[in-house]
Amino acid sequence: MTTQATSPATGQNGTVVRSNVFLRLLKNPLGVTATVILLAMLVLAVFAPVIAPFDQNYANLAKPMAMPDGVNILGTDSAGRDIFSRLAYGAQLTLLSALLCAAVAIAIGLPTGLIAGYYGGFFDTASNWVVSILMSLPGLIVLLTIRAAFGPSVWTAMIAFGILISPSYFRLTRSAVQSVRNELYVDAARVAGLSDASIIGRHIFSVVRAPIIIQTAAVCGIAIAIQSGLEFLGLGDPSKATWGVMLNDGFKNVYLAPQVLLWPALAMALTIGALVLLGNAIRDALEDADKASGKKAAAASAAVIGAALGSATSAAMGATSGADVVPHQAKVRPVAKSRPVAGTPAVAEGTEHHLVKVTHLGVGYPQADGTVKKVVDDVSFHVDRGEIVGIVGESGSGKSQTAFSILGLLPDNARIVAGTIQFDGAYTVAPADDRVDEDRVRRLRGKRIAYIPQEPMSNLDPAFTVGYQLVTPMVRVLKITKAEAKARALKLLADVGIPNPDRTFAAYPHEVSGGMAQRVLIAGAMSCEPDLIIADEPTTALDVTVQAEVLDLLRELQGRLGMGMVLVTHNFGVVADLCDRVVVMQNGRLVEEGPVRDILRSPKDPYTQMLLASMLEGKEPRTQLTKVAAR
Ligand SMILES: Nc1ncnc2c1ncn2[C@@H]1O[C@H](COP(=O)(O)OP(=O)(O)OP(=O)(O)O)[C@@H](O)[C@H]1O
Repeated sequence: MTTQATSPATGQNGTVVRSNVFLRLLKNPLGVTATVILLAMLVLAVFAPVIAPFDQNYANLAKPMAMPDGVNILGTDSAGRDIFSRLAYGAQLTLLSALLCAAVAIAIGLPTGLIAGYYGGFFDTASNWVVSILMSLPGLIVLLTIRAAFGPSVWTAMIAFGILISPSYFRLTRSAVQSVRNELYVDAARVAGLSDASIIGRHIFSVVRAPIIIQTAAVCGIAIAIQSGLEFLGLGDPSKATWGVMLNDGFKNVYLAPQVLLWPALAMALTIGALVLLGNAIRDALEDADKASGKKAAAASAAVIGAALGSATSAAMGATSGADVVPHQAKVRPVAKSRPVAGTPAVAEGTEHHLVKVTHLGVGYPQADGTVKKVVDDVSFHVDRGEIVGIVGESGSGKSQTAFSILGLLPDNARIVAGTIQFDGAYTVAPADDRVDEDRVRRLRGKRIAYIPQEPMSNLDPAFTVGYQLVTPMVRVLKITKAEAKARALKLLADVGIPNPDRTFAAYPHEVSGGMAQRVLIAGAMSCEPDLIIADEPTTALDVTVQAEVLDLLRELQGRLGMGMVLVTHNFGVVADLCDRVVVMQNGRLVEEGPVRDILRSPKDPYTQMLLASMLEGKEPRTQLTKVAAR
């Protein structure tokens, strides 16, 4: 969010999108007031030794509780110490200890919240237990106990308070992460081969950054209040000038010299108030930035649509035609043979040459009553290099579950109940495995197996530019420099028919149209020169004319690069147009498999006949396929 909001970017329509959160903050009078007060306190704290005319503990016993004059501009306290000097030194201690408290709370709450939210499972359960225990502790009593055990150190008290308040960061982070961890762009990053640490650092952390900043403003205010409260009760270190200690001294003499109480109270009230106001102002600035970027997105889309309707269309589409496509460089990476992982059995002899071989695959989900619901049952097919295999079937027939089994992206609760999957001569699901082995598939995903998803927009992270999302996987996977990756990304964008690659490279996802976003994802899938591409209904989210262009593009790229492709679709027209062989699925089972030409000419299974009949022109449209008995 913040990245998006603070980084200027060139939009698809050529305009510069500028949504600077800091500038918005400065336009808000409350934000300006809060910033000025906090800066003043900071200057007072940092330059205390220079600004303060006296040492914090220098006492002029002849001048107790004096009113302000030329020497002591805010007067003196009960021991004749200069109030202004003590306020300045107090600002140092008070602000530093509040920052220490926030730092401790963040250091504990943020990483644990990120891990618990992202991975869930045992760590989530265990950390929730610890958090519940911490939250049930009576904070003040714990602090009093710590004070009794370790003495009146403000640092110890603030470290302890930081630990006690860390659950607020944990919960904030955990819930923010949970809300995005299943977003398609996070899956897309996983498929692109990024490690969990990179995904958390780049895609997830950006979501929690803004709430953490706002929370920290509030926590610093609370820490100052708690710390001063303890010192006001006389539990602080009287040898250190903090605002709480000063408050305590002033309160004892409130009837004799109320001004002694006034100054530390004013400093505290102003600082805490400014922190709360700053938090609110940041939140408002971020919300305004969101609204602004939304408007700009709409404007950009309108401009793109306008351009698409105009003469720009022919230029854009011309780029995809054979003559205009920049020839893709020949595959530089030699085809790496997958090595069987130690402890994994060798694949059946004579099957090693298949790029992918799925054998009697069964996928199921355990149910509450102890049974397992099979969603893929006894499915076998193979894909060779250079061929496109379509998986076709009505909604819910198990196409995506089959594709996700190859990608290793099944949900945690899914089980492989039967069969095997092998990729390039090595098992990714070996006999007797009940899950896809994440380690085995992780080494392939993004490098040798790429994925083109259904919904282009949801698969691009809104917080990063298109260019960044193309360059990062290439730098990691191909071990090339950023400059090389950028040059490659620009070429890929041109290859997939994007008319102005430089502009699209610098644009955020909301600044490109759906068709462009799908081309970007295709460019991303091609970028690491995979051996296999799995395209899951790659044209479903696009309008009809763009669908045809994207299919043309896929066919052209696949032919040129000689990859294997699995195309998941419910549309036999797409299969007829693009595929060499087809696998027909119904209710999780494979009903028919073979060369597209044969199946189109003489479909043997009644379900295939029904599917084909439903797409033939001149017939009454049919919306249901229920006439064929479920198997
Ligand atoms: N997490 C899950 N838990 C239980 N059942 C699931 C889960 N995910 C999918 N299924 C079931 O698996 C079956 C096959 O789903 P799948 O997504 O593979 O269908 P599909 O053929 O790809 O359909 P569509 O074209 O609509 O995407 C469906 O009945 C679905 O309800």
